[in-house]
Amino acid sequence: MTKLSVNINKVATLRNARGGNNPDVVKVALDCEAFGAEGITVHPRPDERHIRRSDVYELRPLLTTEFNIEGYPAPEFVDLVLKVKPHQVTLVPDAPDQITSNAGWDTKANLSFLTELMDTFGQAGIRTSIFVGTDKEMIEYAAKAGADRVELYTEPYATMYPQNPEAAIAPFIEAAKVTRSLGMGLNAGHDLSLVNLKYMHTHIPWLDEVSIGHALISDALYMGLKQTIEEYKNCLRS
Ligand SMILES: CC(=O)[C@@H](O)[C@H](O)COP(=O)(O)O
Ligand SMILES: NCC(=O)COP(=O)(O)O
Repeated sequence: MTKLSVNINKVATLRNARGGNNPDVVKVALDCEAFGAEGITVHPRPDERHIRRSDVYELRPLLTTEFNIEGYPAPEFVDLVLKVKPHQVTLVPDAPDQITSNAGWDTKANLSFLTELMDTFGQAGIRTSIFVGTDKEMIEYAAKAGADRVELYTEPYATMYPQNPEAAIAPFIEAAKVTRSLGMGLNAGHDLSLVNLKYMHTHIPWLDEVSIGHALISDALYMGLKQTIEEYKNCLRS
């Protein structure tokens, strides 16, 4: 079964626009769970432009599904994750001022850095995932670093899908096979949507988890959160 983890960054973006607590990020997260989400993802950034460190602390004891924290492993991020102890940490190679994630790790060049982090989080009992592109060598070095899972960066798939779905999915199927052969779990995320999710799941049904934020929260403006989550989950049924 592929779990749907809802990324609630965009809910925090909306809240922060007015400085109050509307929409209430914690309530939305709990409602996502009540509507069937199997996990909640947050990606705190150093400027706290959406999810704040305080949100992460507040969410932890209240969530009943899987909590996934994504981000660049700067010392403050590592400290936050070790204090909060989510079920999963996903390391993303983002610069502090980056608008959004736009690439996976160079796991070969960062092998010792990542290996140390895998050890640190592993010893704390936190499952580890490394955000990577589809390059075979990058996935192999994620395994060498000791990652439990990789998260495939799916923006290139989402961009190419409308023109040529077969070409778009091909490198992801190969990457998913490599990941499986190395004994790692498999996550995917970035720009997944109701347009492209079902096709990906049909071709890679052994995906463990997808984390989806931007498109899902946008769809919820039209359909409401409950129906939107149901529709995303329908894409993940065999
Ligand atoms: C790693 C990844 O693809 C997502 O976490 C994405 O970067 C969301 O971050 P933003 O919501 O800040 O765009
Ligand atoms: N890991 C990807 C994620 O959490 C959400 O990315 P997006 O759906 O907001 O592009």
